[in-house]
Amino acid sequence: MGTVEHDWQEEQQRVDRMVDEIDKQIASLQQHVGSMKADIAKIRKNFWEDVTVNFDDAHEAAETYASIKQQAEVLSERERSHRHAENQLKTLFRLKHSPYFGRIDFKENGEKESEKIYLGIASLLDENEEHFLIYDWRAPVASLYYDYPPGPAEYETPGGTITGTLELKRQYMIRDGYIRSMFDTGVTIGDELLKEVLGKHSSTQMRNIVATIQKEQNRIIRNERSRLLIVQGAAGSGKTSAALQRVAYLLYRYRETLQADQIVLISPNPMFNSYVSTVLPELGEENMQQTTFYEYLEQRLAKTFRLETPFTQLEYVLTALHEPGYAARLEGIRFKGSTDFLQVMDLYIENLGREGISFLDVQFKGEVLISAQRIAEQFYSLDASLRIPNRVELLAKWLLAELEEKARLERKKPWVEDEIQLLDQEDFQRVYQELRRRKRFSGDTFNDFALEQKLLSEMIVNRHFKPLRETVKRLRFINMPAIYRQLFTLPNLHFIPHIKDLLPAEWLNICEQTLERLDRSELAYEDATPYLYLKERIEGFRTHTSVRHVFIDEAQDYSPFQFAFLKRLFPHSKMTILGDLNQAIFAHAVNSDFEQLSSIYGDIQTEKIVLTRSYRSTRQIVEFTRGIIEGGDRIEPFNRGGRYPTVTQAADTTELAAKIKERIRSLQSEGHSTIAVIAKTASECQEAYEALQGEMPLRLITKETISFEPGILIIPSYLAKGVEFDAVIIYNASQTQYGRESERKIFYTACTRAMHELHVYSVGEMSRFLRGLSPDTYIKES
Ligand SMILES: Nc1ncnc2c1ncn2[C@@H]1O[C@H](COP(=O)(O)OP(=O)(O)OP(=O)(O)O)[C@@H](O)[C@H]1O
Repeated sequence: MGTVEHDWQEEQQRVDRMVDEIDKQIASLQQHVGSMKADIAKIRKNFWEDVTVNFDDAHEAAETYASIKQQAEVLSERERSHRHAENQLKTLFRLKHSPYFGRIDFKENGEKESEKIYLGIASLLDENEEHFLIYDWRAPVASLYYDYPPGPAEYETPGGTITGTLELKRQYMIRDGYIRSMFDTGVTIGDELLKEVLGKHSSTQMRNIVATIQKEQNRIIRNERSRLLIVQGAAGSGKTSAALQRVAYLLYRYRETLQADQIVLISPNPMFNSYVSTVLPELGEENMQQTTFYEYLEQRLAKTFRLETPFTQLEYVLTALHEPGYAARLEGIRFKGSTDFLQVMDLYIENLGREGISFLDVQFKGEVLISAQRIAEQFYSLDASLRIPNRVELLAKWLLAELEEKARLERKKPWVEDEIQLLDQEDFQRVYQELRRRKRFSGDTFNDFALEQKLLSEMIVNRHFKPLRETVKRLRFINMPAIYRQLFTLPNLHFIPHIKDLLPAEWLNICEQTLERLDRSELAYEDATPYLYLKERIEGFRTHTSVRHVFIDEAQDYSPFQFAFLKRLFPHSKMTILGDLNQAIFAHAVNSDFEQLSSIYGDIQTEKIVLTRSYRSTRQIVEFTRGIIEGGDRIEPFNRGGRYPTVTQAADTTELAAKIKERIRSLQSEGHSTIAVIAKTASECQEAYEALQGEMPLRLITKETISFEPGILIIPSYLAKGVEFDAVIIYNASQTQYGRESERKIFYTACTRAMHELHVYSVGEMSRFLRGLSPDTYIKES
């Protein structure tokens, strides 16, 4: 046993002292927060009494403005301090519950005595603010805890490397101020604390892992050198966890300069967003921005098209095998995600600089004011050495001037006269005021009337022209769908050298399918990124320059084209890309390895970390699931024991439902709170939902679901990505459902969602992926 009972009492006494100290600090901070609150209320109440308001002349007005501004600044400064203090309070309450999770005794070379360093989710200073009673897990010295067993050790500080000896490494589990368990590592075999943490039931929210971060994960969390950090990690190896702790680390390390909203996490689906959303607040940090790539595309394109979701695309890929045109669509999905297509588009865009940009007529009252042809002539008369977006900007200016001219001519038309008659009193009043303001009354009734008419017609035409000006400012005179469409109507794209080498065999069919969809104002998911890329290259890229770090989780689901796009979108950002090639479920996915991603920033700025240890599932489950994929023997299970997975064959769907229901009942009686029945597609989920309904409450998860609760969930394989459940039941792992090579990874992804139990069922013949497994990795049940 590596526990240290004799030290236990002493350690508990220290915890007690900490709790007392924290209590003291809480009391004093609460008092401070209270008085700050009162202060703020007072400032708000007396706001207008404390500013001098006088608008008599320009000077006084400026004084008034300055005085209001000053008062507002005082108020917002107090509010900021108040928020800060409230956050500190929350952290103190968390510390009180569990002041620390680790201790290291470190003797720095050259020092006589070793220092005891206690690590928690935040720092705690003593009353005089001189000594650290607890160090934040992100402090430089804390690295020792994660990186070394007892013995020689070193850590980096901004001032250089500190070397010494780690004399003790102790782990604690403290809850409600009491030490529940305590281990010295280096003495114990295996990581007891980690076993304890991983043995718990799943919750519908991800947990922070700061107490048990592993060395390899620490390399990801504290990585500061690389522009691009690529993490290839087995299912359950802690990629997402490491990513979130990394966000917390960066926010701490760069707290003077980095805000949470300068970090973006791009996640696989909206449900995943809510799954991870509590980790950072638990660590006392604000959440980063979270989005899905689809959400971004939708926000940019949904006004122009009905946009296909990635999940609808995937459903098609998985179910439409026998539909006509399937092979071409699949080839299209792959090609449109490739760098070859990016190259085709770049050459196409280059050519657009010389010819081929389509414009729309600027129309007014059913008549063409400025024809598309004139606009095109004007565009192509501009200096061809200018980039397209710069020329577009000049073109828009020209169009606005043209519109001004057209508006002048329009004022004299009879319809304007007619509309003047219909104006209401308010409009006349406004014109009258305007005349007064301009002091233009001449006293000559005839002239005054003429002037008034002029202003009124100006007003009317202006109103009617406003939407036209808006159209121009928003560059809606560019016929973007037609420009994209054209790419699929140029049979040989003659201006592209070696085009034959780039285009796939199915190109003509791909063209036909693409055009057919575009003509219905629909955009397939595989077309969305290329379309947006084209739009950006013509109108000017809308980049997010303030973002400093982008995290892309489940990165294997993005195409090389999408990566190139993301790089442009966040030009000043470092990227952390986390994925598992064995879980690549999309037809366009990066297929061979992440190596080609290095080309995004070049080898020198890229670092790759491989995680092979899997923490989520029991040893038995990992030994089973790793047999499903090629090279799975490289995945090491964390040594946490459990039951063997089971494989059960049913004669028909009625028997299948009966067996699964029975299994669910027994899992529930064993206390598993989140049980997922995973089916391949949404339609199979619907079938499972209907078959299993009756005795137990079921939750059907669809792509619209934004969060999930504990219970029995029926979920399609692709929506289960990234999340985990106590027990997983694979609804129907038959040869028909999972028989094709392309279904191997989706099957693996589904099985690896299980933490404690995995039960696989099939109607009729089992999938060949199961037949290939070693029989001693599961129990066959009847
Ligand atoms: N160092 C650790 N300490 C405690 N728990 C850990 C650690 N690393 C990972 N885990 C746990 O393992 C599980 C899997 O982690 P996570 O979801 O981050 O893995 P992943 O690599 O993103 O998985 P996947 O690719 O399958 O989605 C989670 O429950 C997480 O809390």
